[in-house]
Order: sequence, then structure tokens, then C-alpha cells
Amino acid sequence: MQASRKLTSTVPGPLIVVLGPSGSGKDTLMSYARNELAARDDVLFVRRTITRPADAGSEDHLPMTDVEFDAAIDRGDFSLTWAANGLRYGLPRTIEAHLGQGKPAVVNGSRGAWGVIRQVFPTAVAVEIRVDRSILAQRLQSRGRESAQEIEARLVRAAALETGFEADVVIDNSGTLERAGLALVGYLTQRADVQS
Ligand SMILES: Nc1ncnc2c1ncn2[C@@H]1O[C@H](COP(=O)(O)OP(=O)(O)O)[C@@H](O)[C@H]1O
Ligand SMILES: O=P(O)(O)OC[C@H]1O[C@H](OP(=O)(O)OP(=O)(O)O)[C@H](O)[C@@H]1O
Repeated sequence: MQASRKLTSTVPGPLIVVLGPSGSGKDTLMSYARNELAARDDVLFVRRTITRPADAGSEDHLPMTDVEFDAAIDRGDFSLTWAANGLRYGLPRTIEAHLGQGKPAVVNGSRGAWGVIRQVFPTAVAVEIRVDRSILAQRLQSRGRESAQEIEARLVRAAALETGFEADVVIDNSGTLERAGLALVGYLTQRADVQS
């Protein structure tokens, strides 16, 4: 008798795209979830390439100059790139192999790039992070990374891109980090468990 072979999944895992205005807490909540889910090696937290210098206490991205970024595009390093707020962002091609194993990946995304993200990654789902408008302004100021002018531009963009995508889940981050962080952990755990 022949041993039965285990069927392996060929359905790509979901690309879980965290969306919301600048200052809503995407990066902070993803860090919280990454710590909470550190024991799970099936969930990939994607490290983006950004044309912004490395900055302690901020997102752990791969920094590149514009020239380096162009060279990375030419090498085919990225699945997808977009530009916003005077910066360029790249998602590494390594995501594709992880998703190809049927496992989920989580990325800090862009509302403006949502259409193209869906084209490149058909399994993309959006997690929307919302905060009250007055809190958003306070948080951008207390983050202290941008000038007053840059903050103003982010607040204008926040309102301009409020629609244009349909979220799988909405998380309100107007309250404590723990409350919203646990909501994100719960959602990611549920999505990952379905895949495994
Ligand atoms: N629930 C929260 N309570 C208080 N401060 C928060 C909370 N969530 C995020 N922050 C702070 O708000 C600022 C913006 O968060 P950040 O994660 O950088 O936002 P984004 O990645 O969406 O631009 C940071 O200074 C962060 O520490
Ligand atoms: O189209 P939008 O939804 O407005 O997003 C534009 C960009 O801003 C955010 O990046 P980043 O984390 O560098 O900026 P932030 O920290 O100022 O939000 C987000 O991840 C996008 O890359």
C-alpha cells in the first residue's frame, strides 16, 4: 500500500495592510503586535525600504537614498513601490515567497496606494486605524518628527484620503495603546490561525 501524501496549500496567504492617516498609530500598533506575536514565525512583519534616514524610536525601516532606491528598483528588489509625503517606499520581493507558503504578512501601507497594492497582491486585506481628528494633531506634534508645515500637510492628506478603500476591520486608536494593540493582535491571530 502506498502512503498517502499530505496535500500542501497553494493558496497564497493574506497580505494584511495596516492603513490610516499619518499619526494614527500604524507603526506603534504593529510594533506592539510584533512583540506580542514574537513566538509565531508564521506571521511576517514586513520591513519597508524608505528614502528616510534611520531614526531611533521610529519605524525600523531599511533606509536608502533616492539613488540607492532607483538602483534597487532596477535590480527588481521590490514587489511594489509608492511615493507619499515627499518620500518613497518599497515592499521587498521576499514577501512573495512567504505569502506563497500560505502564510500571512503584515505591512504598514498607504491609502493612496491601496488600488495598486490590491493589483499586485490580490489577497490584500485592509486594517484601518482611526483616531479622532483632534487627537491625530496632538499625536503628530508629540511625535516631533515633522515640522509644523509637514504636520499640516499630513492633516490635509488625512482628510483627503478618508475614503477609497474598504476595511476588513476598523480599529479605533483614540484610547490606550494596549486596547487598540490587543484588537490588532486578536485580528492577526485569527487570520493566522485560519491559514495554519
Ligand atoms: N494609543 C496611543 N496612545 C498614545 N500615543 C499613541 C498611541 N498610539 C500611537 N501613539 C503615538 O502617536 C504617535 C504617532 O504614532 P505612529 O505609530 O508613528 O503613527 P503612524 O505610523 O500611523 O504615522 C507616536 O508618537 C506614538 O508614540
Ligand atoms: O497614503 P497614506 O495612507 O496617507 O500613507 C502615505 C504614507 O504615509 C505612511 O508612511 P510613514 O509611516 O512613513 O508616514 P507617517 O509616519 O508620517 O505616517 C504610510 O505608511 C504611507 O507610506
